[in-house]
Amino acid sequence: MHFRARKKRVFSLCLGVVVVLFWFTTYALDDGKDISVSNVIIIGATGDLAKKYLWQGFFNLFVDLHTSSHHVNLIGASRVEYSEGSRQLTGILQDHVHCPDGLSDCSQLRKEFKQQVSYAQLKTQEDYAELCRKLNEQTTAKGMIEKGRLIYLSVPPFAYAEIVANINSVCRPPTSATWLKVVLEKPFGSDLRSAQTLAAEISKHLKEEEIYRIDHYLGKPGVRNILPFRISNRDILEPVWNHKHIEYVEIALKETLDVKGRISFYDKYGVIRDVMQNHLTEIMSLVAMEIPKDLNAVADRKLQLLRDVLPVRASQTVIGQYDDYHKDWMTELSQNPGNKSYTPTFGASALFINNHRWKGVPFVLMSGKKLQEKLSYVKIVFRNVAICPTSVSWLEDKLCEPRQIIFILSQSGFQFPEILVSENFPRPNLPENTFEAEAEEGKEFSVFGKHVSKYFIYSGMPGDAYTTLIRDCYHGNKANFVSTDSLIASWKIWDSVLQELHRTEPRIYRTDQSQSGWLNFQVIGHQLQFTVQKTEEEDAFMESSLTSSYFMLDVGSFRKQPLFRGSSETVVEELAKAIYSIALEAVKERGSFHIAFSGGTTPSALFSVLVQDYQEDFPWQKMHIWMVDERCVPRSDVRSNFNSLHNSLLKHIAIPHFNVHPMPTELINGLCSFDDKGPQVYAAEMNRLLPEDRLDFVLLGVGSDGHTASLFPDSAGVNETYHRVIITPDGPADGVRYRMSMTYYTINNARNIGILVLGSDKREIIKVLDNENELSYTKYPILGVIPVNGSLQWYIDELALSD
Ligand SMILES: O=C1O[C@H](COP(=O)(O)O)[C@@H](O)[C@H](O)[C@H]1O
Repeated sequence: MHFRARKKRVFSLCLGVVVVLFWFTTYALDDGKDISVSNVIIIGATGDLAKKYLWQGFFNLFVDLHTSSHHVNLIGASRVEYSEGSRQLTGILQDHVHCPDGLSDCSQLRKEFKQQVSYAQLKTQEDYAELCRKLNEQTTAKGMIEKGRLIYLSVPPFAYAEIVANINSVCRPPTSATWLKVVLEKPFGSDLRSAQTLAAEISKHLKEEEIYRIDHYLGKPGVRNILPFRISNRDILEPVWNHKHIEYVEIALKETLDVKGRISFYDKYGVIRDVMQNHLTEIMSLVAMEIPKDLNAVADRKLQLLRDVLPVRASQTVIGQYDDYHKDWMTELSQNPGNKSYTPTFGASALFINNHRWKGVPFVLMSGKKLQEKLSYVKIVFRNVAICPTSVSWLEDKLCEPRQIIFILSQSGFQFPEILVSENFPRPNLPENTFEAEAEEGKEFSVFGKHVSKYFIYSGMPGDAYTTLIRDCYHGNKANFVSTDSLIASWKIWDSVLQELHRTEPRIYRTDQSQSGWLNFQVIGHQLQFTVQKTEEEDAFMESSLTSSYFMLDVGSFRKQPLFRGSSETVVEELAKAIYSIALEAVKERGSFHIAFSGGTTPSALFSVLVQDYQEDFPWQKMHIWMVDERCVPRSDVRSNFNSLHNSLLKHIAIPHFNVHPMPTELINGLCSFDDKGPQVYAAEMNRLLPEDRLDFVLLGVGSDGHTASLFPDSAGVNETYHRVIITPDGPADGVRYRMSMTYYTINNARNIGILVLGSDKREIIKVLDNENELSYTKYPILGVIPVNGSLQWYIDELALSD
């Protein structure tokens, strides 16, 4: 009995254990497995942007996503230590997070949201490791599945490299089933070179699909109308969306605010870098891109469009600076009297797209601070369909009225509808109209010279750009972010004009009535000019600049060789002229013209002149293009010289495919594999094709360390006397191990050599080369360039020459 009782007790105990285990494994664990979590880390969580937009955006995302089976866990992080950081964060959540539109009471949700937010100090790699270890542990302990990890970097770009390196090494989710998305804020570089360097640095640590570069304009409701409008009105628009019907397109971002208080940042950028290269260029791509059948290909079409835009030049641009800027600049940057800033706060450029659809149509991009109104818009102005000689009043004949489509992108309040289409178009497909101003009795108002009743309109929906983009990022809608390729393509459009305009005097403007019309400009052919003449004061300045030879071409000598000096625009034009006449002569004498181009950004200014001013006349069909040097990277890599050459020159000209000679850096065994004998292959190709074994022209540059081609100071390449082409270890740290380069043997044998040096970055090296006679070519490889039986000319702009 006793035994039986014990047996029964043991049995019930076992049963109990089994039941508990069964319950635990069946319900508790399974329950856990059904719960997923998204982890969000905001770095720079107490800064201005986070305060104004990000926390609200993430609260809205939280409201969308947070359920009992999906948790959204948020960590606000910064370099500030824990107690101070979490105090600041609590304050921000308290004061800056409100109910999303459409929800009147969200107190419970706000409470839950605050409970899900914690603070972490992130300074060192250990801090990152610690935080991400905790995230992993929490997920495992709660039996949850981590769906994704979104890390938002609201910090200055100089901090990106270190942060993305930390994310990559210690903060990646533990399995590849969890996605990782890293959001970055602009500026993404300040010119082509810095953008490429930054992009290369980021790409070392993150895959392209993990990088989300934000352009907040792509989240604005007005901007997001453009593509859907084009798509849903394809039938009406497609026949007229081209150069035959569209006269010009205006894309503007006008602001009333000035930059007081942030001049230390703004002065390094100015309006072209701050707004035109990014927001306005992105918007232009939405207006002008081809619409793919498969909407997943939108990003590709956008990129294609950007690559078709011709580089902008100074002659296509006007710039201005608001009058008080100088005063604020002096104070905020503690400048000495007599100094001045050339940074433009207003800019307008006419851009041209080199494709069949848009041939010759100016896309006028403009932006300015401290203007009379805050308004951003796209205005597409159509050519008149007909001239109507028989109409008694032309105003009554709709065919004769001007037609335009306007997208309002951003405005103060709800002044205007978001889409306006002239009523003499067929009725477009627009969401139901709810524009209130129209309904208001007696409300008379015009938009761009026409009463609002003369348009088909769509009023638009309110929406906050950051909320929209945060949602897009979470859901992986990558087309609304800036890819590495399109970033670089966009900088390629703007790089030459930035160089050319460096230290160009902007027109000073006031924004009161007395100056109305002062910033008006006109497009004449491919150029842009202010319509109002300059004041006497400005004329005097121009005159003194001219006598100081800043804009004029001057001929002199540099290291005993001919020198052409002047503004960057002038020297580049002179170089283009020289190349053109040498090309004509070579074709006449030998039937072909062989030129070798160096890489880097400097030649892009030359390419834009060749494309725009010599397009019709240059003997492209007889031209052969060679490369002075190349990085051992795939051709699709932004660091590839061929990639730049292709985008800035080759694709814009009618050169036969077989006349282009990229360096053979990718053959059978990989990048610059010694077994492939790439240098010998290139040398043999030159040997076969070059008349008398000589290039007609070699274009070189000079690095700030004195290197030329890929012949670096004290490297073996400078002493190479036998081979025509070599593989050499890379000089500067741009993440590339090897390069391929022509040697002095090939370069010095050319008939003509031009050395192009632009920009103040080169001032130091030009000073050294100018003042020292006894320099060795091993230390300054540019000095090993001594033509054997040809000529050498220097083309140096005033920025590189002035002290
Ligand atoms: O990115 C920038 O955009 C703003 C204008 O944006 P908005 O949303 O206020 O229209 C501009 O003020 C700022 O300088 C620029 O960096």
